[in-house]
Amino acid sequence: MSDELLTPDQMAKADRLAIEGGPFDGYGLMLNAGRAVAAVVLAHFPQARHAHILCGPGNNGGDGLVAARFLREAGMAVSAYLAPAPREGGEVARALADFPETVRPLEAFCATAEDVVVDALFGAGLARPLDGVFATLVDKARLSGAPVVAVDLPSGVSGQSGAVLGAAMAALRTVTFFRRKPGHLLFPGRGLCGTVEVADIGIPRRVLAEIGVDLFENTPRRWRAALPAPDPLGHKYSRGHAGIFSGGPSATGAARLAAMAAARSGAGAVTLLSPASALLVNAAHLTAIMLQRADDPDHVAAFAGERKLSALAIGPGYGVGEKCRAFVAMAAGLRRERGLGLVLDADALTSFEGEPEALFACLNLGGVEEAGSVVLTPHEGEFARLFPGLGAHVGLSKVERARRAAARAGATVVLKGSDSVIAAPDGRAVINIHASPYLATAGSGDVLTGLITGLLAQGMPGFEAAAAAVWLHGDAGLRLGAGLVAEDLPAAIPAVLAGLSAADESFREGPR
Ligand SMILES: NC(=O)C1=CN([C@@H]2O[C@H](COP(=O)(O)OP(=O)(O)OC[C@H]3O[C@@H](n4cnc5c(N)ncnc54)[C@H](O)[C@@H]3O)[C@@H](O)[C@H]2O)[C@@H](O)CC1
Ligand SMILES: [K+]
Repeated sequence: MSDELLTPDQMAKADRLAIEGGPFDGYGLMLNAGRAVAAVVLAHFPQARHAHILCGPGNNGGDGLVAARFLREAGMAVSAYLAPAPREGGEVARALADFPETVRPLEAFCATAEDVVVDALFGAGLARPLDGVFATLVDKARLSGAPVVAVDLPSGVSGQSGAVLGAAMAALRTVTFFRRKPGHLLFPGRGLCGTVEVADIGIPRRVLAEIGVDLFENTPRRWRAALPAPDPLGHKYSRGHAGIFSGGPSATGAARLAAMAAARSGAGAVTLLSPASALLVNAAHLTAIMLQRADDPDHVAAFAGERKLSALAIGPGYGVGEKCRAFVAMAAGLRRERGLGLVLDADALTSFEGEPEALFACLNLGGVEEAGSVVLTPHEGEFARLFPGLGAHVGLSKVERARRAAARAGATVVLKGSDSVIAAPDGRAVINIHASPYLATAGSGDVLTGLITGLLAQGMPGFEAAAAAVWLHGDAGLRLGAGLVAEDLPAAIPAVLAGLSAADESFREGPR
């Protein structure tokens, strides 16, 4: 499946460009779309007693009317229901004229669990919350127990953001056209789409260049070429040296999880930077990971120079407060002066609650051309603390919120969740769906921080490192499944990386 994602506005432009360039006019595209919907219904619900096609006032409804005609021709018992009369001379009116049976008012819809419902009420043109008869149809469809096939999007789901406007259909399958939309990947929309199929309706690929696609699903295609591979003549320090700050004696586990993940990502050396009070507890648990006392920012800066540290992470289990801010400022200085990569997570983000500008200022101070990449990895709570005005309830899509945050901070932002968004300050963004709900477990985020740090230490640029780490973390979660605990994730990374290499191999060999 292609990984480009188009907003409803970009999709409207794709339709327009396709129609201008031919060979299909608007009605031709609608015929192709309706035919694709009918094919999905016939393939997956051939035993349905009756197909009920709910058609809205726009082109989504037109697709539904075309699907109704093809299903009828294929021998299915069909009822089509239509919103008040479509615009005269338009494509929907043409689809209506070509439907050989009488259509019924939407209010007449009534289905049973043995039937199938085609939801063609609204797609890309959804402009306001569903209410009145449309909200009633959502309830009726759910109560009927019949499977729902959504045309383009489940009605009520915003293609732009995945948000539910008022109420929304819950589909078992969704047939969309040309390319998926952000609303198919972002929750809650993703949870209402069921299985998403993308139908080719004759829109040529070339329109993508003209649209200027800037949002993608997070797939290896986006970062595979930048993933580090060891130099056969290299040594451990030439493979990157990652430093992870540990919290105090009762909060050391998070940093050790991150350190092990950094090592598994391929960094040649990893050092845990520990307060004196936690040296013994850390020493008792470490083998391949090195340990260094770190109570004074100046000493850490000197150590970073002597041992050629190439990336630092601070936050997991570190503790919120003045000391954390001081070490962040020191790390930001090393980033500017020596080009170290920097990952700020958890307590390092919360420490700047109420004064985020202080953080952004120290990240953006002069000399940034030479500076290493910075990646911030907030979950929604940390994000809202660091970016007031961009929290989940502001009415912007998760992609837009992450993009604005990245631009504000001058750093790559990983806005974590079941639909993590990774955004770069220059506007590039990906949505990750390659993950498992079992990853929602204590310590999982610390492992992600470590993976990003390890990849940055090996010289991978910030956006690519963050996107790759989120995918690798997700792949580990998918492989481990039920029962996984955070400790299992670093150990699963060799198999994840081997899987990627195997996929490369089959790609080089081509189809057999
Ligand atoms: N040529 C094209 O543009 C193509 C479009 N296609 C289909 O067309 C759809 C987009 O068509 P449209 O732009 O006409 O949009 P829609 O069919 O999604 O809906 C737009 C209409 O619904 C009304 N509306 C929006 N929200 C409402 C609400 N909550 N309550 C009541 N009325 C509401 C609008 O005023 C407008 O009349 C796509 O989703 C796709 O299914 C396909 O036929 C392929 C070709
Ligand atoms: K729909």
